[in-house]
Amino acid sequence: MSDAEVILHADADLLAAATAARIVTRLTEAQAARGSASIVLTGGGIGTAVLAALARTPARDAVDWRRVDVWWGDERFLPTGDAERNETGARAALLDHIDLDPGRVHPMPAPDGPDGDDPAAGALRYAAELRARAEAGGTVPSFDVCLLGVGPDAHVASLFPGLPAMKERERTVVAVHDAPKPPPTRISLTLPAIAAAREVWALASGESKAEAVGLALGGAGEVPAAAVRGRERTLFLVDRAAARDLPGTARP
Ligand SMILES: O=C(O)[C@H](O)[C@@H](O)[C@H](O)[C@H](O)COP(=O)(O)O
Repeated sequence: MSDAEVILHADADLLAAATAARIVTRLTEAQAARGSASIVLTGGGIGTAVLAALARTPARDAVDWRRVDVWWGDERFLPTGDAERNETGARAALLDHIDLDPGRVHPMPAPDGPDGDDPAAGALRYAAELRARAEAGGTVPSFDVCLLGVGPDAHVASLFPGLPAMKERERTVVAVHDAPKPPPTRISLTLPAIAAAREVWALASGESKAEAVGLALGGAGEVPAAAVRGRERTLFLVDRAAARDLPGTARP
């Protein structure tokens, strides 16, 4: 597992634009090396702002989007098309503006899907979809990049401090109930699934994330954002406001 590296940005807009450019580089390098690429999207403010920035940059067309697999790190368990679904936000910000192969876009199940209002069944279905596209013997694909927005309580995806999903070490996808961030019912990748990613990029912007980023990088807190690592690289892409509490050793 890779050590966390902090990359500081002056403000949220620059963080979003620079991360969008970093995604272009990452996906084009993956396609040059392996013929295709895979990315795990996150919801929330900075995660969606990154996608919007990516949609705006001409460099986006350097990526052959037909050869990109799009996954989600978590999803609010709401009906398809609900404005609060991470998928809905991602489609509006980016996915509807690029030429993706629909068969390679993998939204997490919704209560109006084949399993009905059963997030646990939806989690099993998504785990099976991941396994079907994993490398031989694996349970999830080796995602080229897994984006994770960091919450003010240092949650990532829908792995919240103190909730059972944070402790899951076997399953790759689980249902989440009673999430402190509405809506309460979600589906989420677990830490083992996130750890399959070649690179994990934790995104944090604003003062409200400073304590979480400090905990995640300060080595003290047993918080979800402290536990995420990529196989090859782990980046904390933050703006100055979110970096306020970084211990001296970690502050660039
Ligand atoms: O479903 C969600 O809400 C997200 O997947 C969640 O993990 C988000 O990334 C963080 O809560 C940060 O969100 P903000 O950037 O809006 O603070």
